[in-house]
Amino acid sequence: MNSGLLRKTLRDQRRQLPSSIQQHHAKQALQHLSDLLSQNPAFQTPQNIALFLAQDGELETDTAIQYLWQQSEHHIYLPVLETQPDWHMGFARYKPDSKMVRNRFDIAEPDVALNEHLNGEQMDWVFMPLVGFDKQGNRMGMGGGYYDRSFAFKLQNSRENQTKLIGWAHSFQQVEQLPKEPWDVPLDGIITEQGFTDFSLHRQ
Ligand SMILES: Nc1nc2c(c(=O)[nH]1)N(C=O)[C@@H](CNc1ccc(C(=O)N[C@@H](CCC(=O)O)C(=O)O)cc1)CN2
Ligand SMILES: Nc1ncnc2c1ncn2[C@@H]1O[C@H](COP(=O)(O)OP(=O)(O)OP(=O)(O)O)[C@@H](O)[C@H]1O
Repeated sequence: MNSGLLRKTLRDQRRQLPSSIQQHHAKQALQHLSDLLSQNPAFQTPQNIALFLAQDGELETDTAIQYLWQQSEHHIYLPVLETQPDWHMGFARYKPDSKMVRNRFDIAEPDVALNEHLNGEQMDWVFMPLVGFDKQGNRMGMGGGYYDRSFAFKLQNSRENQTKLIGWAHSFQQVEQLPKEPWDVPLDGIITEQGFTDFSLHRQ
């Protein structure tokens, strides 16, 4: 299957998920997230955590965001689309009382001035939306290249930087193998309703 058709097939499947199953998955995924925060020594306590607002059948993030807001040691961020110097994402602080605006894809973003946006390197953990993933941690997104451009620094100095990229998805979004492009930034781990997988253990 070519990657355009694979993307469409996976998106159709994601969108058709009944909301009862969606909610069940989100609840289980949150349990794995809270276990990861309390147990995993390889993943130090993150201060800055980026999530996203789910759309189009993506694994819900609302309850996870509510949970993290209650843990006062974390600051929560959402991606905001920026166009200079290229099309990439900045990250804006997200609080319960944030004023929101809709971006070009009709996804809500915090209405925060450009000079207050942080960049990807300033995030400790980033939960990533995705269309598909494989067991090596390769990710297929919506095809805009936003995450790849925003985290391209990971391909240069992966040993020094601390930013952990963690997929947040339904387990049925896993496929046997995704084609790997030179610009693709792999995931360090993934959380699905079935648990947390640490890809960095299996990679040089
Ligand atoms: N929830 C969520 N937020 C996210 C992403 C995402 O994948 N999920 N992104 C990850 O990169 C960025 C936005 N990237 C996107 C890239 C393409 C389309 C897209 O093709 N959407 C429509 C077309 C809508 C239009 O053109 O107006 C589509 O459903 O076909 C959407 C988001 C930032 N925020
Ligand atoms: N680091 C980069 N520098 C220049 N162009 C890039 C870079 N990363 C991605 N691109 C461009 O973005 C396009 C889309 O990439 P890709 O299909 O991997 O996106 P995606 O990861 O599925 O999307 P998204 O991250 O928005 O969910 C590619 O065709 C490529 O031209």
